[in-house]
Amino acid sequence: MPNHKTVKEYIRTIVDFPHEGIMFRDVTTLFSDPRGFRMAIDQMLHPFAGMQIDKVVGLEARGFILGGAIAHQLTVGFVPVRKKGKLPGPVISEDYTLEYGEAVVEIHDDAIEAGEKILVVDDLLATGGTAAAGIRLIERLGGEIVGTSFIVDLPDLGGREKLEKMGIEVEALCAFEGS
Ligand SMILES: O=P(O)(O)OC[C@H]1O[C@H](OP(=O)(O)OP(=O)(O)O)[C@H](O)[C@@H]1O
Ligand SMILES: Nc1ncnc2[nH]cnc12
Repeated sequence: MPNHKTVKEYIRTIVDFPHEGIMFRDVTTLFSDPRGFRMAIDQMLHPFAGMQIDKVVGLEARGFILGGAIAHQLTVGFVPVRKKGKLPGPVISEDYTLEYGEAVVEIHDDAIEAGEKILVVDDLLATGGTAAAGIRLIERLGGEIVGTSFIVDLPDLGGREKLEKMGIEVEALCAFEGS
């Protein structure tokens, strides 16, 4: 019997991780299935078919898994946006707000050339703070954002509105209401 599971059906929910009250949307169950992983990569790329993309930027950590596969599929370079202190070369940094407190992300200052067309990928869009900080880094280097591509959108947390207000295209394969 053929398997007709959707991308959303491959995603596992872990209740109360990492804190009580959080419904953690775990994409490792999607990544570990060959059909699910291939379907996710193909669907993430679909809205951008035919568009010029010079580099893919992945947001730490699960965005690296997706971004590597997408860059390979497009035969373009991959650039990581990492949490503070992880990249070895000269970096530029951006602060962003988490649900509780602050964090910092960084990019190598020579990773993107002015005018390059950039696709930003991550597994999940919540408040949009991480993606917005990544976008600011790319734009400071002169990169032009083609769009953003996520597997999961948590619409109650407002990330899509935040990015769209910045003029950024947001694509997501599925949504979980009630965050
Ligand atoms: O839209 P936001 O509110 O910024 O949240 C989304 C981010 O949160 C998760 O990563 P997390 O910060 O847990 O880091 P990790 O992937 O390194 O575990 C997720 O993978 C996104 O990167
Ligand atoms: N509910 C959630 N599941 C997985 N990653 C997240 N990042 C922020 N909120 C999340």
